[in-house]
Amino acid sequence: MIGRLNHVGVATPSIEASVAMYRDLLGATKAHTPFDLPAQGVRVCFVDLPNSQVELIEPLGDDSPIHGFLAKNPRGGQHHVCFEVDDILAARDALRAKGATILGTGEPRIGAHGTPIIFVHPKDMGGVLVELMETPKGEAH
Ligand SMILES: C[C@@H](C(=O)O)C(=O)SCCNC(=O)CCNC(=O)[C@H](O)C(C)(C)COP(=O)(O)OP(=O)(O)OC[C@H]1O[C@@H](n2cnc3c(N)ncnc32)[C@H](O)[C@@H]1OP(=O)(O)O
Ligand SMILES: [Co+2]
Repeated sequence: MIGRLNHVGVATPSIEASVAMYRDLLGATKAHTPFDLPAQGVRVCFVDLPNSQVELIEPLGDDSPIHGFLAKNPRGGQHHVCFEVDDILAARDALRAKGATILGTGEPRIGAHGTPIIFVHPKDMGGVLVELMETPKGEAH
């Protein structure tokens, strides 16, 4: 089921400051323009790496799912990892059949790459919050 690592999610109180840090400390040269994703309660900025992306996320709105995380980690921190899957509903159903908890309603929502995503509870994944996203069409691997 598990496919490519799509991105590593990093929560931050300031996308602008984080972009500068990845640029100045690590030489990351390609940061995309940040954009709001109200459906997920976050503002997003992708930093491109040769083989993957860092997804910087800042809280958006009062109901942002990352408010609690930033309250515990005020300077930000690694928040989730995102793996691609071919079929999001098949992946969800297989995980549920094995007893894993899918967060929220379990109905996939459209993520930052425009394809459906779900989240698996960290308690079922060794303490790591895991996002699964359907591989964009035409990019099957
Ligand atoms: C843009 C989009 C995209 O890529 O397309 C995104 O990524 S959006 C990325 C943002 N969206 C999401 O994260 C949506 C899914 N997330 C959620 O539903 C929530 O954030 C939860 C993961 C359930 C956490 O909820 P809440 O903040 O209320 O935390 P809580 O204090 O009740 O925590 C419950 C337990 O989970 C742990 N916990 C909380 N956040 C965690 C994280 N990021 N990584 C690992 N563990 C985490 C807590 O330490 C706690 O463990 P103990 O019980 O052991 O103390
Ligand atoms: Co993500």
